Amino acid sequence: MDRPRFVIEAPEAKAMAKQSRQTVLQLLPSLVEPAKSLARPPISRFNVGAVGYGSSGRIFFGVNVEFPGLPLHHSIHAEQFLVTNLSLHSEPRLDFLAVSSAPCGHCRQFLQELRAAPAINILITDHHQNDAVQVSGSEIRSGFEPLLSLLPRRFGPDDLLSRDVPLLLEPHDNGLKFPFPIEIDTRRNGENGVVEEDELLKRAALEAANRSHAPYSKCPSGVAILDSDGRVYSGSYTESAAYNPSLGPVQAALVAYIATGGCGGYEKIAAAVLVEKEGAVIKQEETARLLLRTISPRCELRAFHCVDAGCKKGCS
Ligand SMILES: O=c1ccn([C@H]2C[C@H](O)[C@@H](CO)O2)c(=O)[nH]1
Ligand SMILES: [Zn+2]
Repeated sequence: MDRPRFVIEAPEAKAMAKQSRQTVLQLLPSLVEPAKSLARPPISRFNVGAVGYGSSGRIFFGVNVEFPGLPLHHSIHAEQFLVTNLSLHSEPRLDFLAVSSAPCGHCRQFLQELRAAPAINILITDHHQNDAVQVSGSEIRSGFEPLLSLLPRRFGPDDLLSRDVPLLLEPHDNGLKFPFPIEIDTRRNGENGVVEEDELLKRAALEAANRSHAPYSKCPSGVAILDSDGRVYSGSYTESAAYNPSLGPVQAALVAYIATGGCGGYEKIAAAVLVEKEGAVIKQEETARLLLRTISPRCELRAFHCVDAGCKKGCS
């Protein structure tokens, strides 16, 4: 079986559109159903699919993910998954978004972390459950509407940050460093000096922490996970100006695991590393432990606390 794909490269997106005699934008809604089929909602059984068109011409998928045995707020919404997927692939901008059901308030808020968020164009494919259809059906059916019309009078980054602080999808370097050099355990390395999985995990988690969007708490963090095939996936903690829609670093690493790792179950996650800031005002460690222990009881999480070696860009 082909592994599910969460990114369509620009030339392929163009070729698909050409084949169906459409523009790429017209193609987006037809990809919502395939995206929906990749969702993991064992609690609600309500699949949500989000399909985004980035400024590079690539198409990205997002799906909702739920975790039985944990409070509902650990869930990942399809729109959050989508934005995390863009970030993972260093996509500079989200211009258009087609989504299966109306984005909830939490997602409308989460999207505010993107520069020029009010101008993101959104199309909701599931008309029947959309109140607005009764009011102005033709307008919605005809296509995309700006996020501004879904969330007027927004509360967002502008309320809390100065304009020179990087927003989500813009380059971040939080300047975290391990307080000690990473020790490479030569005994456990391969004969040709291949760096141990252990060190790869730590480095991946540190890099993810340095890309983390945490301008409100100034406590960036990142998680790297290792699966039983020896593959490493990492994700960066992402804050929202409204705090609660923030997405934790384990969730972000799980987005990478689902989006780039194929269809494996969480029990394949064997080890994880969390990097966060020493003495920080907010902490991820206990929540990360709880989430990982619930989805993969065998997984060992190690936490490393880093010093702030002078933020270069991102946590001013
Ligand atoms: O904007 C939304 C609204 C809901 N959901 C998901 C969350 C949960 O998994 C399920 C039911 O709320 O749908 C999304 O992904 N996006
Ligand atoms: Zn939502």
